[in-house]
Order: sequence, then structure tokens, then C-alpha cells
Amino acid sequence: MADGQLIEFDHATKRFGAVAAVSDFSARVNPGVVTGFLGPNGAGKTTTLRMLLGLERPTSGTATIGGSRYAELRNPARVIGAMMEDPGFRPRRSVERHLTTAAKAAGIPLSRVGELLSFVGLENDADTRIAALSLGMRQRLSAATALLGDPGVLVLDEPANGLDPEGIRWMRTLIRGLADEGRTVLVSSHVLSEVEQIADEILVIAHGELKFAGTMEDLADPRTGPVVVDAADRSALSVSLKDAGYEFEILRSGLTVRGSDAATIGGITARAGVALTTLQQRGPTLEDVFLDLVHDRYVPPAPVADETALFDLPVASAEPVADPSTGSGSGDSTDDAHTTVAEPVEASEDERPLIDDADITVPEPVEAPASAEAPAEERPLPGISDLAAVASLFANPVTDPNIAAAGIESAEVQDSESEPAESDAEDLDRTRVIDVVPSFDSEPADHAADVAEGSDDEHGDSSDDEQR
Ligand SMILES: Nc1ncnc2c1ncn2[C@@H]1O[C@H](COP(=O)(O)OP(=O)(O)OP(=O)(O)O)[C@@H](O)[C@H]1O
Repeated sequence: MADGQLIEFDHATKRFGAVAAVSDFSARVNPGVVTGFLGPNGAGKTTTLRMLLGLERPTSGTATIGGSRYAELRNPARVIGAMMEDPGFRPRRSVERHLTTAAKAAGIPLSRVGELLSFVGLENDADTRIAALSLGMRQRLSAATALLGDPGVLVLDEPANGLDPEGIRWMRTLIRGLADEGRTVLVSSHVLSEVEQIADEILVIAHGELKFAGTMEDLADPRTGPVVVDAADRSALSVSLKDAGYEFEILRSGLTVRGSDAATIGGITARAGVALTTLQQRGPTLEDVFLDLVHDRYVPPAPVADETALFDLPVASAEPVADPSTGSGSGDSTDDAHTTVAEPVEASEDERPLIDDADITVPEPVEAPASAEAPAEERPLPGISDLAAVASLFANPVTDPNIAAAGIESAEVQDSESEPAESDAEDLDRTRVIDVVPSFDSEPADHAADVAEGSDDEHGDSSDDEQR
């Protein structure tokens, strides 16, 4: 099986003219865990991934895989696979042909194509033109392309995009399985609930800068979630909060106040004479923490030396705000997650402003655990008729002697309808996903010769080229 390798960004910076897309970005992505890469639109996620994949040259700094820049990898398709947002598929090409072309160009045995078609559940769509695929099926095809070289490192840009619930579950299971096998899995997303469910470690980027790197447990302090407060007289409640300088969001469950605590809010409303019907201090969801990070009001959780500190609210009458056993908010993101209810409290002197001026601090990157825990819920991957075949998919690297014996030569003899190698190379230049497979320049000479030698004129899809 392919080994996961450490991804390292070392002061990686990318400017486009006056735009600093990524600034001084330093982070590590560990093998054997799923690392979520979060950031709002325009934060610099794609640019960061493109630097890693050799698609953008850093203005300064480096992005490396196992210590090597992408351009230095001898056979990149066997080291790193990527699912990018815009895979650059050629719509008139069939599913199988797309994979076959990419496999040949990367020197990967064509036997992998059939395995991967089954693995991603597209075995009945081998002859379907890409234009006819749903968005979810295209995502599966992207996943198959990324896995062609059985790489130890996977970079997935918004992999859940366009997937239905079953597809999302499939993708989640795939991602978890890849990490559990020891691979390095970096998943960019802005679907926070999705990341919350699959990521062991998190990188948050905003305005091109790293805002957080660490585990889910490092990220969220159960004492620092929003306060939900409500009253029969909502307008009086709103006025009291506004007068005290708080901003809030009006939701069905009540007014949500961030950057404060139940004791403080209870004190304010008590002084204003507002009778409350709800006063809840919630554990933070990833969304809460994410918004705080992006808006520079995140306060890292303080280390808890003494468990009683968890109950050390400023007002004696307040109930405990969290059950330490519930952890950090890395699980359920539903409304009631990590919610505890504080009794209405007396006024507190300890009123904090909404925006905290504390500097953002970035914890040291964490070390990968020796092995990730198996997910609580394991289901067979949809679309896989033969689980043994699935097991062998990941058990047999492309260097497996059996596959090697079948090798490029025999595969290409079978592939008598393949298109000329030059055309393959041209295809690769036009795509982003298969940009991560090696160019002929970086191929070992024998591979390049094999691919060129084994390529015959293709008639099955020639209309593609005419239509371009
Ligand atoms: N080729 C380019 N030329 C000029 N500016 C660019 C280029 N690529 C990205 N940018 C700018 O760099 C910044 C970061 O963009 P990037 O696409 O990396 O963000 P992102 O986090 O991936 O956003 P999204 O989630 O919307 O895809 C943005 O301001 C974007 O406009």
C-alpha cells in the first residue's frame, strides 16, 4: 500500500500582482489522519492547493510532499492524487476513455481502470460520455482519477460538491478509509458540518493567512459557544442587548449572542428588567469557531489544569456550563449539541465586549496519532460488487508484481483503440485533475517509450478532437 507522506507548507506565499492570495502560510498535514482545510470564499484555499500540486509557483516559500516539491517528484501520480473543483473533463469523452488516457500518460497499468470504475460505482457507465454524467458521478470520476496511481497523498477540493446524501456518505467513507490506511488526506471545504464529521485535524485560512492549525479538540472550548437568550418581550430584550453594545442574530430558538457568556447576558437583561424565557450557553459548533477565526475574534481555549475550573463561572448561582465528557464540539452540530442551560443569573461585573482584541494565536502543528480510530459507522462502499476487489485495490500498489507483470505492455496490447500518445499529452495539458499525473518529461524513459509505442490511432472518440 502507498505510504502517506508529510505535506509541508513553509512560509508559502503567492501574490497575483497586488493581490496577496496566500501570505506566509506555514503548516503541516500529517499522514494517517483527515485534515480539513477551511476558509471562506477567496481565502486562498485553492491557491494553496495549486502551489502544492505544482500548478502555481510560490512567490516565496515552499510547498512540499515528503520533502520534495511537486516538480521534483519522479512519478507524481503515484505520490499524490488530486480532486480539484474544476477537473477540466472533456465532455465528449467516455468515462473509461478518460481514465485510460490518464493511466497511460502516467505509466499506470490499464487494469487499474476497471478496478477503479468498480470502486467508484461507475462500472455501468464506462461508455457514458462525461457530458451525460451528473455532478455526483463526475465527482466519483474525479475520485477515480485521483486514485489511479494509488497515491499515498490525496488532496480533495470540495469533494462533497454535487453529491446526494448517499454520495456524501460514500465520499465520507472513502476519505476515512484512505486516512485509516495511513494516507495523507487534505480536504478543503466550506461545508462545516461535513468537515466536523470527518476531519481529525483542521487548518483554517482567511485572507490568505493561516488562522488555526490543530485538532478539533484544540479548536473549541465548550465554554465559549454562543449564548441563546429569549424573552416574551423580544423587543425589550433586543434593546437591552443593543444598549449594552452586543450584536446578535435572531433565530427561531432566540437571540444568539457571540463573544459573551450566559452569566453576563443574564446580568444585562436582569438590570434592564427583562423577564427571560431562555438563557442557554451553548458549546461552540465548528461554525461558531470558524466565524470567530475568520473575523479575528477567536480566543484559543485555555488549558484546563483543574477540572473544577470548568465550573468557575463569575456568578455563584450559575449552573455548570458544560459537561467535560462531551468533548469539544467536534461531533454533532445540531442545534442542541453541547447545550447546557444556565439558570437566570444576577448581574455580573464581568461584561466582555463582543469583539475580543486578543491576538490570534496558532498552536504548534500537532503530531499525527499512530493510527486513526475506526469510524463508529462503517458501511460498504456503494457500487462495489466485490469487496475483495476493493481490498485488493488498496492492498496492491501499482508496483505489485502481479500488476507489474500485467504491466504497461500487456495493457496496451489490449488497448488497441487507444489514441496517439501525443494526443494524450495534449489532453493532460488541458485538464486540471490529470495535471497531477506525470508529464512525459518527468516519466522514466521506459514508461514514456511504452506509452508512445503502445498508442494506436483511435477511432472511437475522434469526434472529440474534431469538436475541440
Ligand atoms: N490567477 C489569479 N489571478 C489573480 N487573482 C487570483 C488568481 N487566483 C486567485 N486569485 C485571488 O486570490 C485570492 C484567493 O483565491 P482562491 O481561489 O485561492 O481562494 P479560495 O479560498 O479557494 O476561494 P473559493 O472558496 O471561493 O474557491 C482571491 O482574492 C482571488 O481572487
